Amino acid sequence: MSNPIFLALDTPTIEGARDLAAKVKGHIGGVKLGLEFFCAHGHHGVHEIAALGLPIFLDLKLHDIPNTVAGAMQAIHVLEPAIVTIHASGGRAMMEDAKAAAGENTKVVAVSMLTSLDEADLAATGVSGSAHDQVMRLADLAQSAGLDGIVCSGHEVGAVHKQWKHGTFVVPGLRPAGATVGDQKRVVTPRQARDDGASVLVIGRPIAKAEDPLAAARAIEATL
Ligand SMILES: O=c1ccn([C@@H]2O[C@H](COP(=O)(O)O)[C@@H](O)[C@H]2O)c(=O)[nH]1
Repeated sequence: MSNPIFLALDTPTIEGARDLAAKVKGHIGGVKLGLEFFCAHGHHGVHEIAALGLPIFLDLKLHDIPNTVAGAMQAIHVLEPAIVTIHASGGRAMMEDAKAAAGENTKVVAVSMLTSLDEADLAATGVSGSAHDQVMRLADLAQSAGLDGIVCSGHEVGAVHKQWKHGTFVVPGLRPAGATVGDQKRVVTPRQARDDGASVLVIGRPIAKAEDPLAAARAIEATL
């Protein structure tokens, strides 16, 4: 079994991202570059981190009209990311066009309901019903649009996995027992997410902000 941990490199500096990834390299399966890093360093930054030889997950959460998202996918094609995110709430046509524009070795996965949201947040955006129902609805849409998988919390991954047998199930919002939760609201432990069917475990601050990131990565890996 390959290591499912993708370390979120949420930092504005290339050196910071490279140093952290290099430090824990033997204990993660890949790295995730998100908006903070990509907005600061774009393609150049991705090339710098890719030189470490780890799979790259570009968490850009694209969400726009289909033509614009397809254009963005074409623009990042050359970076050959292993995984790219788009928002499922962008709709079926947007997801279909994004998938068609992606490289054949890139998995396109749809963000369902951000792990920083709870049901009160959902209601405030005009969506009634439970987080579970919202995630299942968007997972259905993403699957029928031909995407490779979904991003959801560990609270829903078991149910999504039952419905979508061979997808890629990306789970952020992970916290080892007793760790600071911060802005995340739908949280489980890495082990729980893994047991419920997650294929990619996204972990940022529990490793990045630890006093000893290498020890933190090792300890999380040991729980899996
Ligand atoms: O629903 C989502 C989608 C993406 N993320 C991203 O995952 C990491 C989590 O970082 P932590 O420090 O472990 O909380 C971060 O890069 C988010 O942009 C998410 O948290 N939830």
